[in-house]
Amino acid sequence: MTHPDDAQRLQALSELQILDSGVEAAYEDIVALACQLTRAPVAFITLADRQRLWFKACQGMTVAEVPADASLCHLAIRTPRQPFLVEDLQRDPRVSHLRAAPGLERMRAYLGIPLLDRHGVALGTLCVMDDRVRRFEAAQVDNLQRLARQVIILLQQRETLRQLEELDINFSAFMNNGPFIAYIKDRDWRYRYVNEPFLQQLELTRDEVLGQDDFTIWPEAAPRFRQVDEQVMNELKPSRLVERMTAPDGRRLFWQSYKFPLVTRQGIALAGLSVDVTEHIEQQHMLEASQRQLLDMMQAAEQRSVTDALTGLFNRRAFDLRLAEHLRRAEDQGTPLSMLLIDVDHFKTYNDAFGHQAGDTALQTVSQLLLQSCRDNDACFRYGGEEFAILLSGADLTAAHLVAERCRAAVANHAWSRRAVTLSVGIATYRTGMDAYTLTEGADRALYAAKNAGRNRIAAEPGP
Ligand SMILES: Nc1nc2c(ncn2[C@@H]2O[C@H](COP(=O)(O)OP(=O)(O)OP(=O)(O)O)[C@@H](O)[C@H]2O)c(=O)[nH]1
Repeated sequence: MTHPDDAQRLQALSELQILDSGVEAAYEDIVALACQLTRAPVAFITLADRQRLWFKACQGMTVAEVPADASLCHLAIRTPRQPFLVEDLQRDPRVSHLRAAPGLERMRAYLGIPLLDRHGVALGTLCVMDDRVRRFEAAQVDNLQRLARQVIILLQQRETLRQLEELDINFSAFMNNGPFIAYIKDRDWRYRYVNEPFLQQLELTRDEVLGQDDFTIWPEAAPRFRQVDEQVMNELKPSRLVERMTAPDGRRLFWQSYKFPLVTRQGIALAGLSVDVTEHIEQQHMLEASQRQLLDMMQAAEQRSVTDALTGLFNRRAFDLRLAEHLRRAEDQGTPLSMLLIDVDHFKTYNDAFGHQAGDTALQTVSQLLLQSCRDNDACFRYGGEEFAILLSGADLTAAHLVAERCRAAVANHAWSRRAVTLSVGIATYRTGMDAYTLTEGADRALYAAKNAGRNRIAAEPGP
């Protein structure tokens, strides 16, 4: 018949892993003492398994196990808080239903002390038996109870040891199979613990690492590691950082590390966990590089979209944008603004005489001369084929005249190798209410006037 305690007892026995375990001197000593203290010829430490009584230690005779329905101990553990005492096994009605235990048929008296675990569950007994009918004195019962407490302590130690072993197995499995390296360093920065991935990463054995410091293990990265380690130990605060190092095969590695002070029996140590984030960092670097490339390309495209390919000056699109900007400023802030429209004189004949390519070169030279004749914040544009424009922010008519004259003279006085080149320049100066069209039209009219007046000269709109 099952009892409510059976499941707990069987579970506890299974966790202890004691059934069918080998002979252990400590248990043997206890049964030997039990015989002496009770003057009984036979003593056992028994454990009550489901179908059998198993004997952990025997004195006086050796029995491996007996069936549960022949087991006095299975009865004894039903009253776990008190000794189970039978003076005459053949006459006691409490045991008359039991089968004779094989090997123990001659036994006539029994004294069993239930062995309780820390939850109060009886697992078995420390018992003595005698082959004659007898009483047990109170002192003998007392002594057997004291010995039983020693058995219980041994069982508890066994349980603690099992738990520690299990913890150790779990800890090792966790530390050695995770995707991280882990280590503990002492106050002299020497490695006291490292996990398997750490060793695999370094291609070193545990003996080669333990007791060494970073200057032996990672000479290249050691100064950087040491700096962070010292900070953690001085401030006793954790640190999270990305560390860089070189693998034994020369690969550059990045580790996301978490370092923290750890209280150990030997004092405060430094513990660290690191995860390999090389792939992630490399992807990030690649992403940043392509973002920079993209930005450069966009800036270059933006630059191209406002630059004239032949002369390198701003193009007509840029002229329209900049003019709108300057006009806004002139209108909002009253800043003076002048525009020069410049046309190369008789350029058709230059092309006709020397060819289109020579004409291109001449246009490039004109561009450089115009640029040299302006200040940095004056903007020079190729307005059309052989036409140029200059926007002079802050320049009134007089100032614009000076610039126009510098441009004209620079080109006229240049040492042209094939033929002299001259410019005609039209100036228009902003007056309140003018828009881009009227200002440009004014400059164009002035340019036309300069052409009509004989070229290589300057005219302004409105005229004098
Ligand atoms: N080589 C070269 N020639 C160009 C370029 N753009 C325009 N031209 C030439 O510039 C000449 C302009 O001629 P026209 O508009 O008749 O005027 P012009 O001969 O300069 O005479 P005026 O302007 O009246 O002094 C044409 O022959 C165009 O082919 C260019 O990019 N390269």
